[in-house]
Formats: sequence, C-alpha cells, structure tokens
Amino acid sequence: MAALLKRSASLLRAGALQKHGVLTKQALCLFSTNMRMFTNKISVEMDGTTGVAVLTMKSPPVNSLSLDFLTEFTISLEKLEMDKACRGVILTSALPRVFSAGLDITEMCGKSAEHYAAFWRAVQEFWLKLYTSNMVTVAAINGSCPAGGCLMALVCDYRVMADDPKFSIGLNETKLGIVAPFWFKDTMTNTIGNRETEKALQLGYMYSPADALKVGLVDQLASADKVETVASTVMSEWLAIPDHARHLTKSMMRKPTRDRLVTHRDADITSFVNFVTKDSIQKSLQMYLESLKQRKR
Ligand SMILES: CCCCCCCCCCC/C=C/C(=O)SCCNC(=O)CCNC(=O)[C@H](O)C(C)(C)COP(=O)(O)OP(=O)(O)OC[C@H]1O[C@@H](n2cnc3c(N)ncnc32)[C@H](O)[C@@H]1OP(=O)(O)O
Repeated sequence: MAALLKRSASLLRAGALQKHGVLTKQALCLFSTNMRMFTNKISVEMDGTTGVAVLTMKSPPVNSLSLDFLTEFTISLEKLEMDKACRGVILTSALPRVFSAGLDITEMCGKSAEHYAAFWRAVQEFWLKLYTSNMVTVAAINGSCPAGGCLMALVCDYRVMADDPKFSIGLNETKLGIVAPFWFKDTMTNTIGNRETEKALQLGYMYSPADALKVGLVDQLASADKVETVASTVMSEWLAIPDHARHLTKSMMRKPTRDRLVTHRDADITSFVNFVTKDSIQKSLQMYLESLKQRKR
C-alpha cells in the first residue's frame, strides 16, 4: 500500500493525473469490506456495511494544506471514489482545536515560480475532486477552519460544526493581504449568497459557530464530542436517497461553477503565480507568518 501511494504521489506530481484524467489501475487499491488506510497525513476508515468512510486529517500542528498533504488527500479521495462500495465520506480532524488552517503559507513564500504553479494545480485538483465527488461528503468541523480549511468544508454537501466559541470559520484571505480566487468566492456565494459573501470576503470575516449557522455557512451545530456522531446521522439521511438521482442533481447544481474553473484553469495558475511572486505579496505573507509565530510568545 505504501509503495502504491508513493507511486501515485509521484504520478500526481509529474502531472500524469492531469494528463490522463484518472489514476492508473496500478495505483488503485479498492476498498471492499471494512478497510483502513494510513498515509503520513491522513487516515481513512471505511465501514463496508454502511458504505461510509471517515477521512481523518492528522498533520500537526494545524493540518495545513501543503503540496504533500493535498497530494495524499486527493489520492485517498480518488481511491474511495473508485470503490463502488463507498457511498459517503465524513471529513474530520484528529487534532484538538483545528480542523484545517487552510493553505500552507510556507508553500507560497520564498519558492520558485515552478513550485507555485505545481502547488496551485494541486489546490485546484483537490477542489475539483471534492467538489465533483459522487459520494455524499459531510464535514465534521471539530475546530477552527480559516481560508482553505473553510473552502474544504464549503465544498462538502453538509457541514456540522462544534459549538465552541473558541472556534471560527471563514475566508480570511484579505487579512493576510491576499485575495480569494474566483472559485473560492463562487463556492462561498453558492452557499451564503452574494451580499453576505461580499461583506465576508472584503472583511476577511471569521464567523463564530453561532454566526456561521445564522448565515448558512454551516448547516448544524453540535457539542464538540458529538460532531462526528451527528455527521454520521446526517450521512444516513442523505444515503437514503437513491444514488443516481442524487448524483445527477448534485452535478446539475455544481456544473457551472466547476466548468468555470476547468475553462480558466491555466489562466488561474498564471494569475496565482504572477500575484504570489510580487514583492509586496511576499512581504505580506512573511509578515503574517511571523505574526502567527509571535502570538505564542
Ligand atoms: C487578482 C486576483 C488574483 C488572485 C490570485 C490568488 C491569490 C492567492 C490566493 C491564496 C488563497 C489562500 C488561502 C489560504 O488558505 S491562506 C492560509 C490562511 N490561514 C490562516 O490564516 C490560518 C492561520 N493560522 C491560525 O489562525 C492558527 O494557527 C489556527 C487558529 C489555525 C490554530 O491556532 P493554534 O493556536 O492552535 O496554532 P498556532 O497559531 O500556534 O500555529 C501552530 C504552528 O502552525 C503554523 N501555522 C498556522 N497556520 C499555518 C498555515 N496556514 N500555514 C503554515 N503554517 C501555519 C504557525 O505559524 C505555528 O508555527 P510554529 O509552531 O513554527 O510557530
């Protein structure tokens, strides 16, 4: 399994996944009954009787979405997608207090233009795979989830968040001096509407769980120790709907947003690389990283 994953990761890095559109058969190892899979940063437990997998992010300190993390995540999701027995995935975090801190800022600082392009392609791939998944996807948000972490939750079909005022969720990019790309914006607009998104994005607003529920950014709150149980209950409600009818409905709803990124994918990478290589943006990101480190002192 480790060797297959390693091979899959190198194929993904080498762009083979983009070239052929799917992972090679060799890279696939289908789940059929109860199954566990561990990579460095992710564990997947699939219950063959319910058809539900729990994908747990376990990349300390904050489950930041590095190139390695994104590669492992996308491969794990692809494997589940190819397994006919798997009908739903619950995403959650093994870390206390943090669901995901979003994109790994160190991937956007002090690197080459080639690195930024490869990183951004992996971010796009991650979004596309999760957004267009045929499986029911439920986010069990058991901690804070800024920016890319919020995006991950937003692309799921349903969001259950821990009702703890210490946690927050939102697209806070402007606070870092950067801009949420159009497909982040589209994903949020589709969830909470244009006016609320306009305010939230400009202000880089991080919502408390109660406020997130009020605006529809999350669907349900639960006490921290019940988030995954509530997510499982929601999952069984969604799985009661015939798969083919639900798939077709989901893809009808999501196709225009998905197509917009697919059509402008290369331009979006160029835009990202041009943006992130600017001295002023590098300075903002470095200062933000430094401020995160200073907070602890
Ligand atoms: C014209 C338009 C063109 C558009 C082109 C595109 C433009 C670019 C678009 C980019 C989109 C970006 C999306 C993102 O996701 S950016 C990331 C945003 N994330 C954040 O702001 C989160 C920051 N982190 C936190 O708020 C907290 O860490 C958190 C609440 C998540 C957890 O708090 P906690 O107290 O538990 O942990 P610490 O703060 O002490 O952090 C522990 C260590 O982790 C490091 N850290 C935290 N977050 C990140 C991160 N996102 N990336 C990398 N590293 C991170 C932190 O520095 C600590 O490190 P040290 O232990 O070394 O001090």
